Amino acid sequence: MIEVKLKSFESLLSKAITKAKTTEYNQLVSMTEEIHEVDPVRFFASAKTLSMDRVFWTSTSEQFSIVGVGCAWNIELEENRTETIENHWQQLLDEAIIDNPYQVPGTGVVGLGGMSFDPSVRKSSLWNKFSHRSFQVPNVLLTKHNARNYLTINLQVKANDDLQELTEWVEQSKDILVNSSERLPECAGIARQQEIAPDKWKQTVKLAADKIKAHAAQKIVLARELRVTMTDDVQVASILRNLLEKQPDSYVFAVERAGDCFVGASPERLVKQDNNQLFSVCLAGTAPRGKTEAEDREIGENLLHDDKNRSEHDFVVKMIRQSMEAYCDAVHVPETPVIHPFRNLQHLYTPVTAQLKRGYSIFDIIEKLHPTPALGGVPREASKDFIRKHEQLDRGWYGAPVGWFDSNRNGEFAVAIRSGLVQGDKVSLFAGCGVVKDSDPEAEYKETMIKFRPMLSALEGRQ
Ligand SMILES: C=C(O[C@H]1C=CC=C(C(=O)O)[C@@H]1O)C(=O)O
Repeated sequence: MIEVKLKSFESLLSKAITKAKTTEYNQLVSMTEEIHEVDPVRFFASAKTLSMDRVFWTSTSEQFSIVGVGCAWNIELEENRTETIENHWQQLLDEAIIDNPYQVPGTGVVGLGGMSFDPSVRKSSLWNKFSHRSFQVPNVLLTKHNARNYLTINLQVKANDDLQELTEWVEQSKDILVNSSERLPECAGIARQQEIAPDKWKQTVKLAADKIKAHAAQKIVLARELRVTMTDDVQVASILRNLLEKQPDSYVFAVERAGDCFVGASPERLVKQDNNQLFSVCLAGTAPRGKTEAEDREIGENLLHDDKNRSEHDFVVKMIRQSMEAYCDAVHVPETPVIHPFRNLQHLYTPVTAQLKRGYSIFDIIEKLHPTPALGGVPREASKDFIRKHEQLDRGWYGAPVGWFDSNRNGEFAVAIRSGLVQGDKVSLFAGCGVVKDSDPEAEYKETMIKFRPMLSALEGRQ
Protein backbone atom coordinates (compact mmCIF):
# COMPACT_ATOMS: atom_id res chain seq x y z
CA MET A 1 0.00 0.00 0.00
CA ILE A 2 2.74 2.46 1.07
CA GLU A 3 4.88 1.44 -1.95
CA VAL A 4 1.97 2.08 -4.33
CA LYS A 5 1.35 5.45 -2.67
CA LEU A 6 5.00 6.43 -2.99
CA LYS A 7 4.99 5.60 -6.71
CA SER A 8 1.87 7.67 -7.31
CA PHE A 9 3.26 10.50 -5.14
CA GLU A 10 6.37 10.47 -7.33
CA SER A 11 4.25 10.85 -10.42
CA LEU A 12 2.33 13.77 -8.83
CA LEU A 13 5.61 15.42 -7.93
CA SER A 14 6.97 15.04 -11.40
CA LYS A 15 3.75 16.50 -12.84
CA ALA A 16 4.12 19.43 -10.40
CA ILE A 17 7.74 20.07 -11.41
CA THR A 18 6.67 20.18 -15.08
CA LYS A 19 3.80 22.55 -14.26
CA ALA A 20 6.10 24.78 -12.17
CA LYS A 21 8.49 24.95 -15.16
CA THR A 22 5.74 26.03 -17.58
CA THR A 23 3.87 28.44 -15.32
CA GLU A 24 7.00 29.72 -13.54
CA TYR A 25 5.00 29.55 -10.30
CA ASN A 26 5.69 27.27 -7.37
CA GLN A 27 3.18 24.46 -7.15
CA LEU A 28 1.49 22.92 -4.10
CA VAL A 29 1.23 19.12 -4.20
CA SER A 30 -0.77 17.23 -1.59
CA MET A 31 -1.26 13.54 -1.02
CA THR A 32 -3.12 11.73 1.78
CA GLU A 33 -2.92 8.10 2.89
CA GLU A 34 -4.42 6.16 5.77
CA ILE A 35 -1.78 4.93 8.22
CA HIS A 36 -1.50 2.86 11.37
CA GLU A 37 -2.30 4.26 14.83
CA VAL A 38 0.05 7.09 15.81
CA ASP A 39 0.08 9.02 19.09
CA PRO A 40 -0.35 12.73 18.21
CA VAL A 41 1.76 14.00 21.15
CA ARG A 42 4.63 11.66 20.30
CA PHE A 43 4.34 12.74 16.64
CA PHE A 44 4.58 16.39 17.79
CA ALA A 45 7.59 15.59 20.00
CA SER A 46 9.44 13.70 17.25
CA ALA A 47 8.89 16.62 14.87
CA LYS A 48 11.23 18.78 16.96
CA THR A 49 14.24 17.50 15.03
CA LEU A 50 12.59 18.40 11.70
CA SER A 51 11.00 21.79 12.25
CA MET A 52 10.52 24.77 14.58
CA ASP A 53 7.07 25.38 13.08
CA ARG A 54 4.75 22.78 14.60
CA VAL A 55 1.04 22.95 15.25
CA PHE A 56 -1.07 20.77 17.53
CA TRP A 57 -4.86 20.77 17.82
CA THR A 58 -7.13 18.39 19.71
CA SER A 59 -10.80 18.69 20.36
CA THR A 60 -10.75 16.40 23.39
CA SER A 61 -14.52 15.99 23.57
CA GLU A 62 -14.58 14.76 19.97
CA GLN A 63 -11.29 12.84 20.01
CA PHE A 64 -10.22 14.69 16.92
CA SER A 65 -6.58 15.68 16.53
CA ILE A 66 -4.39 17.29 13.94
CA VAL A 67 -0.66 17.82 14.13
CA GLY A 68 1.20 19.80 11.51
CA VAL A 69 4.95 19.89 10.92
CA GLY A 70 6.86 22.41 8.79
CA CYS A 71 5.42 24.80 6.28
CA ALA A 72 4.56 23.98 2.66
CA TRP A 73 2.60 27.20 2.18
CA ASN A 74 2.42 30.31 4.27
CA ILE A 75 -0.52 32.69 4.42
CA GLU A 76 0.77 35.54 6.49
CA LEU A 77 -0.84 38.94 6.70
CA GLU A 78 0.00 41.87 8.88
CA GLU A 79 -3.15 43.82 8.02
CA ASN A 80 -6.56 43.30 9.55
CA ARG A 81 -8.58 41.44 6.93
CA THR A 82 -9.71 37.83 7.04
CA GLU A 83 -11.27 38.25 3.60
CA THR A 84 -7.77 38.45 2.11
CA ILE A 85 -6.94 35.13 3.73
CA GLU A 86 -9.91 33.69 1.88
CA ASN A 87 -8.65 35.07 -1.44
CA HIS A 88 -5.21 33.54 -0.87
CA TRP A 89 -6.82 30.27 0.17
CA GLN A 90 -9.12 30.00 -2.85
CA GLN A 91 -6.31 30.76 -5.25
CA LEU A 92 -4.09 28.18 -3.58
CA LEU A 93 -6.79 25.49 -3.82
CA ASP A 94 -7.58 26.30 -7.45
CA GLU A 95 -3.99 25.68 -8.46
CA ALA A 96 -2.98 22.85 -6.08
CA ILE A 97 -2.50 19.25 -7.21
CA ILE A 98 -4.40 17.22 -4.61
CA ASP A 99 -4.82 13.48 -4.17
CA ASN A 100 -7.09 12.86 -1.18
CA PRO A 101 -9.54 9.97 -1.65
CA TYR A 102 -10.78 10.13 1.97
CA GLN A 103 -12.35 13.59 2.24
CA VAL A 104 -12.13 13.28 6.01
CA PRO A 105 -12.25 16.64 7.88
CA GLY A 106 -8.78 17.99 8.59
CA THR A 107 -6.97 15.91 5.94
CA GLY A 108 -5.32 17.12 2.71
CA VAL A 109 -4.66 20.81 2.24
CA VAL A 110 -5.32 22.29 5.67
CA GLY A 111 -4.49 25.76 6.97
CA LEU A 112 -3.50 25.88 10.65
CA GLY A 113 -2.79 28.94 12.76
CA GLY A 114 -4.32 31.99 14.29
CA MET A 115 -4.20 35.73 14.66
CA SER A 116 -3.61 38.61 17.05
CA PHE A 117 -6.35 39.75 19.38
CA ASP A 118 -6.05 43.27 17.97
CA PRO A 119 -4.00 43.55 14.77
CA SER A 120 -4.09 47.34 14.94
CA VAL A 121 -1.83 47.27 18.01
CA ARG A 122 1.93 47.39 17.44
CA LYS A 123 3.54 44.12 18.48
CA SER A 124 5.93 44.11 21.42
CA SER A 125 9.08 41.97 21.32
CA LEU A 126 7.18 39.24 23.22
CA TRP A 127 5.19 38.32 20.10
CA ASN A 128 7.76 39.16 17.42
CA LYS A 129 7.71 35.65 15.92
CA PHE A 130 3.91 35.70 15.49
CA SER A 131 2.43 37.65 12.57
CA HIS A 132 -0.88 39.39 13.07
CA ARG A 133 -2.47 36.67 10.93
CA SER A 134 -0.61 33.50 10.18
CA PHE A 135 -1.84 30.23 8.70
CA GLN A 136 0.42 27.51 7.40
CA VAL A 137 -0.23 24.46 5.29
CA PRO A 138 2.14 21.99 6.98
CA ASN A 139 4.56 19.74 5.09
CA VAL A 140 3.46 16.74 7.11
CA LEU A 141 0.04 16.49 8.70
CA LEU A 142 -1.30 13.80 11.00
CA THR A 143 -5.08 13.65 11.34
CA LYS A 144 -6.92 11.46 13.82
CA HIS A 145 -10.63 11.20 13.12
CA ASN A 146 -13.06 8.55 14.42
CA ALA A 147 -10.12 6.45 15.66
CA ARG A 148 -8.57 6.34 12.16
CA ASN A 149 -5.26 7.92 11.27
CA TYR A 150 -4.32 9.79 8.10
CA LEU A 151 -1.03 11.22 6.94
CA THR A 152 -0.88 14.03 4.42
CA ILE A 153 2.28 15.24 2.73
CA ASN A 154 2.15 18.76 1.30
CA LEU A 155 5.05 20.10 -0.71
CA GLN A 156 5.68 23.39 -2.43
CA VAL A 157 7.42 22.35 -5.63
CA LYS A 158 9.74 24.66 -7.57
CA ALA A 159 10.73 24.42 -11.24
CA ASN A 160 14.29 23.38 -10.41
CA ASP A 161 13.43 20.81 -7.70
CA ASP A 162 14.96 17.35 -7.92
CA LEU A 163 12.41 14.54 -7.85
CA GLN A 164 14.66 12.09 -6.05
CA GLU A 165 15.61 14.59 -3.34
CA LEU A 166 11.95 15.34 -2.70
CA THR A 167 10.95 11.68 -2.38
CA GLU A 168 13.91 10.95 -0.11
CA TRP A 169 12.92 13.85 2.15
CA VAL A 170 9.38 12.51 2.33
CA GLU A 171 10.53 8.99 3.23
CA GLN A 172 12.96 10.20 5.90
CA SER A 173 10.43 12.56 7.48
CA LYS A 174 7.77 9.87 7.58
CA ASP A 175 10.17 7.49 9.22
CA ILE A 176 11.10 9.99 11.95
CA LEU A 177 7.51 11.02 12.65
CA VAL A 178 5.48 7.88 12.27
CA ASN A 179 7.82 5.18 13.52
CA SER A 180 9.31 6.93 16.52
CA SER A 181 9.28 5.00 19.79
CA GLU A 182 11.15 7.59 21.83
CA ARG A 183 9.86 8.41 25.31
CA LEU A 184 8.39 11.85 25.80
CA PRO A 185 10.80 14.35 27.31
CA GLU A 186 10.29 15.19 31.00
CA CYS A 187 8.83 18.60 31.78
CA ALA A 188 11.05 21.03 33.69
CA GLY A 189 9.70 22.34 37.01
CA ILE A 190 8.58 25.84 37.90
CA ALA A 191 11.46 27.89 39.34
CA ARG A 192 9.73 31.27 39.78
CA GLN A 193 6.42 33.03 39.24
CA GLN A 194 6.05 36.76 38.81
CA GLU A 195 2.70 38.53 38.59
CA ILE A 196 2.97 41.56 36.36
CA ALA A 197 1.70 44.70 38.14
CA PRO A 198 -1.29 43.13 39.95
CA ASP A 199 -2.14 46.29 41.91
CA LYS A 200 -2.10 48.42 38.79
CA TRP A 201 -4.38 45.84 37.16
CA LYS A 202 -6.89 46.08 40.01
CA GLN A 203 -6.88 49.88 39.61
CA THR A 204 -7.61 49.42 35.92
CA VAL A 205 -10.54 47.13 36.78
CA LYS A 206 -11.89 49.89 39.04
CA LEU A 207 -11.39 52.49 36.30
CA ALA A 208 -13.28 50.26 33.84
CA ALA A 209 -16.15 49.74 36.32
CA ASP A 210 -16.31 53.52 36.88
CA LYS A 211 -16.42 54.16 33.12
CA ILE A 212 -19.20 51.62 32.83
CA LYS A 213 -21.15 53.30 35.63
CA ALA A 214 -20.69 56.57 33.70
CA HIS A 215 -22.15 54.82 30.60
CA ALA A 216 -18.94 54.94 28.53
CA ALA A 217 -19.35 51.17 27.93
CA GLN A 218 -21.36 48.25 29.29
CA LYS A 219 -18.69 45.57 29.60
CA ILE A 220 -14.90 45.55 29.25
CA VAL A 221 -12.75 42.43 29.47
CA LEU A 222 -9.37 43.02 31.10
CA ALA A 223 -6.48 40.60 31.07
CA ARG A 224 -3.14 40.34 32.81
CA GLU A 225 0.08 38.35 32.69
CA LEU A 226 1.82 35.91 35.00
CA ARG A 227 5.42 35.28 34.03
CA VAL A 228 6.83 31.88 34.89
CA THR A 229 10.47 30.86 34.80
CA MET A 230 11.09 27.13 34.53
CA THR A 231 14.11 25.17 35.79
CA ASP A 232 14.99 24.31 32.18
CA ASP A 233 13.71 24.83 28.63
CA VAL A 234 10.05 23.88 28.33
CA GLN A 235 9.22 20.72 26.42
CA VAL A 236 5.91 21.65 24.82
CA ALA A 237 5.05 18.00 24.14
CA SER A 238 4.94 17.26 27.87
CA ILE A 239 2.74 20.30 28.51
CA LEU A 240 0.39 19.02 25.83
CA ARG A 241 0.34 15.58 27.44
CA ASN A 242 -0.55 17.17 30.80
CA LEU A 243 -3.22 19.42 29.32
CA LEU A 244 -4.84 16.49 27.52
CA GLU A 245 -4.96 14.55 30.77
CA LYS A 246 -6.14 17.39 32.99
CA GLN A 247 -8.46 19.38 30.74
CA PRO A 248 -10.98 17.05 29.14
CA ASP A 249 -13.65 18.96 27.20
CA SER A 250 -11.18 21.62 26.08
CA TYR A 251 -9.35 22.44 22.87
CA VAL A 252 -5.73 21.64 23.52
CA PHE A 253 -3.60 23.60 21.07
CA ALA A 254 -0.03 24.66 20.36
CA VAL A 255 1.17 26.90 17.56
CA GLU A 256 4.92 27.14 17.20
CA ARG A 257 6.59 29.82 15.15
CA ALA A 258 10.38 29.71 14.83
CA GLY A 259 10.70 27.92 18.18
CA ASP A 260 8.40 30.14 20.30
CA CYS A 261 5.18 28.32 21.10
CA PHE A 262 1.71 29.55 21.99
CA VAL A 263 0.00 26.77 23.91
CA GLY A 264 -3.24 26.35 25.84
CA ALA A 265 -6.39 24.43 26.71
CA SER A 266 -9.37 26.56 25.78
CA PRO A 267 -12.90 25.66 26.89
CA GLU A 268 -14.36 28.14 24.38
CA ARG A 269 -15.37 27.27 20.84
CA LEU A 270 -15.60 30.31 18.61
CA VAL A 271 -17.03 28.49 15.61
CA LYS A 272 -17.02 25.05 14.04
CA GLN A 273 -17.95 24.57 10.39
CA ASP A 274 -19.20 21.29 9.02
CA ASN A 275 -20.05 22.17 5.42
CA ASN A 276 -22.88 24.70 5.86
CA GLN A 277 -23.66 23.80 9.45
CA LEU A 278 -22.14 26.13 12.06
CA PHE A 279 -21.75 25.60 15.79
CA SER A 280 -20.73 28.31 18.21
CA VAL A 281 -20.75 28.75 21.96
CA CYS A 282 -21.41 31.65 24.32
CA LEU A 283 -19.16 31.24 27.33
CA ALA A 284 -18.95 33.96 29.99
CA GLY A 285 -19.73 34.07 33.70
CA THR A 286 -17.42 32.15 35.99
CA ALA A 287 -17.36 30.50 39.40
CA PRO A 288 -14.93 28.09 41.12
CA ARG A 289 -15.61 24.36 41.49
CA GLY A 290 -16.85 23.10 44.85
CA LYS A 291 -14.85 20.75 47.06
CA THR A 292 -17.78 18.34 47.38
CA GLU A 293 -20.54 17.46 44.92
CA ALA A 294 -23.11 19.32 47.01
CA GLU A 295 -20.97 22.44 47.28
CA ASP A 296 -20.23 22.29 43.54
CA ARG A 297 -23.95 22.12 42.72
CA GLU A 298 -24.72 25.01 45.05
CA ILE A 299 -22.00 27.21 43.50
CA GLY A 300 -23.37 26.32 40.05
CA GLU A 301 -26.94 27.21 41.06
CA ASN A 302 -25.78 30.54 42.45
CA LEU A 303 -23.85 31.25 39.26
CA LEU A 304 -26.93 30.52 37.17
CA HIS A 305 -28.96 33.07 39.14
CA ASP A 306 -26.28 35.68 39.75
CA ASP A 307 -27.23 39.00 38.09
CA LYS A 308 -23.67 40.17 37.49
CA ASN A 309 -22.59 36.92 35.81
CA ARG A 310 -25.86 36.65 33.86
CA SER A 311 -25.40 40.14 32.48
CA GLU A 312 -21.78 39.31 31.46
CA HIS A 313 -23.14 36.21 29.71
CA ASP A 314 -26.14 37.86 28.07
CA PHE A 315 -23.94 40.41 26.29
CA VAL A 316 -22.16 37.52 24.61
CA VAL A 317 -25.37 35.72 23.66
CA LYS A 318 -26.90 38.84 22.13
CA MET A 319 -23.83 39.64 20.08
CA ILE A 320 -23.26 36.09 18.81
CA ARG A 321 -26.93 35.79 17.84
CA GLN A 322 -26.78 39.07 15.88
CA SER A 323 -23.51 38.15 14.18
CA MET A 324 -24.81 34.75 13.14
CA GLU A 325 -28.06 36.22 11.84
CA ALA A 326 -26.08 38.47 9.49
CA TYR A 327 -24.67 35.51 7.52
CA CYS A 328 -26.81 32.51 8.49
CA ASP A 329 -30.29 31.01 8.41
CA ALA A 330 -31.91 28.89 11.11
CA VAL A 331 -29.98 30.47 13.97
CA HIS A 332 -30.89 28.60 17.14
CA VAL A 333 -30.00 29.93 20.59
CA PRO A 334 -31.57 28.48 23.76
CA GLU A 335 -33.35 31.01 26.00
CA THR A 336 -31.27 30.32 29.11
CA PRO A 337 -27.70 29.21 29.74
CA VAL A 338 -26.65 26.03 31.49
CA ILE A 339 -23.68 25.37 33.76
CA HIS A 340 -20.69 23.84 32.04
CA PRO A 341 -18.19 22.48 34.57
CA PHE A 342 -14.51 22.30 33.63
CA ARG A 343 -11.66 20.93 35.74
CA ASN A 344 -10.79 24.15 37.60
CA LEU A 345 -13.93 26.28 37.24
CA GLN A 346 -17.48 26.40 35.94
CA HIS A 347 -18.98 28.70 33.33
CA LEU A 348 -22.34 29.83 32.06
CA TYR A 349 -22.73 28.19 28.66
CA THR A 350 -25.15 28.65 25.76
CA PRO A 351 -24.63 26.61 22.55
CA VAL A 352 -25.57 28.16 19.18
CA THR A 353 -26.31 26.42 15.87
CA ALA A 354 -26.91 27.99 12.45
CA GLN A 355 -26.83 27.32 8.69
CA LEU A 356 -24.29 29.36 6.76
CA LYS A 357 -25.92 31.20 3.84
CA ARG A 358 -24.59 30.67 0.33
CA GLY A 359 -21.67 32.90 -0.58
CA TYR A 360 -20.28 33.20 2.98
CA SER A 361 -17.33 31.41 4.54
CA ILE A 362 -15.88 30.64 7.96
CA PHE A 363 -13.65 33.69 7.49
CA ASP A 364 -16.67 35.99 7.29
CA ILE A 365 -18.01 34.49 10.51
CA ILE A 366 -14.68 34.86 12.32
CA GLU A 367 -14.40 38.47 11.28
CA LYS A 368 -17.93 39.14 12.48
CA LEU A 369 -17.54 37.30 15.80
CA HIS A 370 -14.09 38.33 16.93
CA PRO A 371 -13.76 39.64 19.56
CA THR A 372 -16.96 38.51 21.21
CA PRO A 373 -17.88 40.31 24.45
CA ALA A 374 -16.31 37.33 26.28
CA LEU A 375 -12.90 38.76 25.32
CA GLY A 376 -13.49 42.35 24.16
CA GLY A 377 -16.60 43.96 25.60
CA VAL A 378 -19.68 46.01 24.73
CA PRO A 379 -19.77 48.13 22.65
CA ARG A 380 -16.93 46.50 20.72
CA GLU A 381 -15.04 49.63 19.67
CA ALA A 382 -15.33 51.44 23.02
CA SER A 383 -14.12 48.38 24.93
CA LYS A 384 -11.25 47.71 22.50
CA ASP A 385 -10.28 51.34 22.84
CA PHE A 386 -10.21 51.07 26.64
CA ILE A 387 -8.14 47.87 26.42
CA ARG A 388 -5.64 49.52 24.05
CA LYS A 389 -5.24 52.54 26.32
CA HIS A 390 -5.23 50.96 29.76
CA GLU A 391 -4.56 47.24 29.82
CA GLN A 392 -0.74 47.45 29.78
CA LEU A 393 -0.39 44.02 28.19
CA ASP A 394 0.46 42.93 24.68
CA ARG A 395 -2.23 40.25 24.27
CA GLY A 396 -0.68 39.00 21.03
CA TRP A 397 -2.62 35.84 20.08
CA TYR A 398 -4.21 35.47 23.52
CA GLY A 399 -8.00 35.80 23.30
CA ALA A 400 -8.03 35.55 19.49
CA PRO A 401 -9.24 32.79 17.13
CA VAL A 402 -6.89 29.82 16.81
CA GLY A 403 -7.67 26.75 14.74
CA TRP A 404 -7.80 25.19 11.28
CA PHE A 405 -9.73 24.98 8.02
CA ASP A 406 -9.57 22.54 5.12
CA SER A 407 -10.43 22.52 1.42
CA ASN A 408 -13.88 20.94 1.99
CA ARG A 409 -15.61 23.63 4.05
CA ASN A 410 -14.67 22.08 7.38
CA GLY A 411 -12.88 23.96 10.11
CA GLU A 412 -12.90 24.90 13.73
CA PHE A 413 -11.66 27.84 15.79
CA ALA A 414 -11.36 28.16 19.54
CA VAL A 415 -10.88 31.39 21.45
CA ALA A 416 -7.27 31.17 22.61
CA ILE A 417 -7.71 31.55 26.38
CA ARG A 418 -6.23 29.55 29.31
CA SER A 419 -3.02 29.88 27.37
CA GLY A 420 0.59 30.98 27.47
CA LEU A 421 3.55 31.81 25.28
CA VAL A 422 6.59 29.57 25.73
CA GLN A 423 10.03 31.03 24.97
CA GLY A 424 12.85 28.73 26.06
CA ASP A 425 12.61 28.47 29.86
CA LYS A 426 10.12 31.39 30.15
CA VAL A 427 6.34 31.17 29.89
CA SER A 428 3.99 34.17 29.83
CA LEU A 429 0.52 33.11 30.98
CA PHE A 430 -2.57 35.21 30.28
CA ALA A 431 -5.96 35.42 31.95
CA GLY A 432 -8.75 37.95 31.96
CA CYS A 433 -12.30 38.54 33.06
CA GLY A 434 -15.35 40.51 32.12
CA VAL A 435 -15.77 43.77 34.01
CA VAL A 436 -19.31 45.11 34.39
CA LYS A 437 -20.65 47.94 36.56
CA ASP A 438 -20.75 45.87 39.79
CA SER A 439 -17.31 44.32 39.40
CA ASP A 440 -15.14 44.16 42.49
CA PRO A 441 -11.41 44.39 41.58
CA GLU A 442 -10.40 41.92 44.31
CA ALA A 443 -12.94 39.31 43.16
CA GLU A 444 -11.90 39.74 39.51
CA TYR A 445 -8.26 39.36 40.53
CA LYS A 446 -9.09 36.07 42.28
CA GLU A 447 -10.97 34.91 39.19
CA THR A 448 -7.90 35.45 37.02
CA MET A 449 -5.91 33.40 39.54
CA ILE A 450 -8.25 30.44 38.91
CA LYS A 451 -8.01 30.99 35.15
CA PHE A 452 -4.20 30.66 35.31
CA ARG A 453 -4.58 27.25 36.94
CA PRO A 454 -5.04 25.00 33.88
CA MET A 455 -1.73 26.16 32.40
CA LEU A 456 0.05 26.33 35.77
CA SER A 457 -0.88 22.79 36.68
CA ALA A 458 0.23 21.58 33.24
CA LEU A 459 3.58 23.29 33.81
CA GLU A 460 3.85 21.84 37.32
CA GLY A 461 2.99 18.44 35.90
CA ARG A 462 0.56 17.78 38.74
CA GLN A 463 -3.02 18.62 39.70
C1 LIG B 1 -11.05 36.06 29.38
C2 LIG B 1 -11.10 34.82 29.82
O1 LIG B 1 -12.29 34.12 29.95
C3 LIG B 1 -13.48 34.55 29.29
C4 LIG B 1 -14.21 33.34 28.94
C5 LIG B 1 -15.10 32.75 29.82
C6 LIG B 1 -15.49 33.43 30.99
C7 LIG B 1 -15.11 34.70 31.21
C8 LIG B 1 -15.58 35.46 32.42
O2 LIG B 1 -16.42 34.93 33.14
O3 LIG B 1 -15.09 36.56 32.66
C9 LIG B 1 -14.26 35.46 30.23
O4 LIG B 1 -15.14 36.28 29.51
C10 LIG B 1 -9.89 34.09 30.22
O5 LIG B 1 -9.99 32.92 30.60
O6 LIG B 1 -8.78 34.67 30.12
